[in-house]
Amino acid sequence: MDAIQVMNLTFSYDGQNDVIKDVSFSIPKGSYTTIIGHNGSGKSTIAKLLIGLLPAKSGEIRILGKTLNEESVYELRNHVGIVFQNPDNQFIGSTVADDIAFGLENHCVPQEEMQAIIESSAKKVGMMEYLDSEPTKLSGGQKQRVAIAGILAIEPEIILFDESTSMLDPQGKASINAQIKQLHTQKDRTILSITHDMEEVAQSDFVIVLKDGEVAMTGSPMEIFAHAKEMEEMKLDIPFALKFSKELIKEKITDQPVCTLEEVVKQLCQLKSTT
Ligand SMILES: Nc1ncnc2c1ncn2[C@@H]1O[C@H](COP(=O)(O)OP(=O)(O)OP(=O)(O)O)[C@@H](O)[C@H]1O
Repeated sequence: MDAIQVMNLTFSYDGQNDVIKDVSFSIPKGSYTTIIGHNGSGKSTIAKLLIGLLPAKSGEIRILGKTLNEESVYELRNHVGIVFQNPDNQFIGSTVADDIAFGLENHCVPQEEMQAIIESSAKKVGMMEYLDSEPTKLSGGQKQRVAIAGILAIEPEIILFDESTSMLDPQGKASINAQIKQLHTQKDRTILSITHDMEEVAQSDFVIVLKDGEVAMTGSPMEIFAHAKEMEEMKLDIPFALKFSKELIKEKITDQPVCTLEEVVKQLCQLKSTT
């Protein structure tokens, strides 16, 4: 079954100019999909449509097979967790621990299990020593970490990340991406991540490229990155590992392009063992 189905979705903020234009895509359950696109291509608008924060002008969204509408929206939100780029409006608790606890209470997690879950999710995002801090007094990156901890604690079936690691330093980003990947592989959660981070895109199963409110391309990361000209026209980069891999091919060291560092290392290790 598909976790998310978007069919001929159109949306306009002012009732006249469509910023999402007849968009259709399906996201299989348990997959890790990334959405990329230039600034203003409609990525965040799609995220808001998917959780019913904005009403579609036409078209249909199905979450876990159920049509998203005014009646189903609250029930469906129990299955979908979202972390926004700017989590300021998402905090409810007066401390980091309270905030994570609030999500757990909403999901009816027994009181006696809460403390352990709060601590383990805060630890995963490197925020253990901030459990008693006020979320509003944290830095942008720390706020993003707390918002992600809230999601890691609940582990909803579908998780939407809207540029939710954009304020993290490179190491923080890599470590959170590893946590997200783990949630996907070990817990079989469906991940949909809006991102500018091409290293993250390389790690995903499937990529949707938006251009001016339309789906410009879909495919595996390698299929998308193969469209170098279109990517450049949309001002989208390719991952460092793929650039490196292309240099290795130019130097006739390897012959297959790959887009993650792990794959480059694997190729080089295989070469070493055969020489
Ligand atoms: N609240 C709003 N009111 C009116 N227009 C809006 C609003 N929010 C976004 N837009 C417009 O809708 C279009 C899509 O914006 P959106 O924020 O979805 O793009 P995005 O791909 O997420 O961009 P970015 O990468 O810069 O975050 C843009 O043309 C933007 O100007």
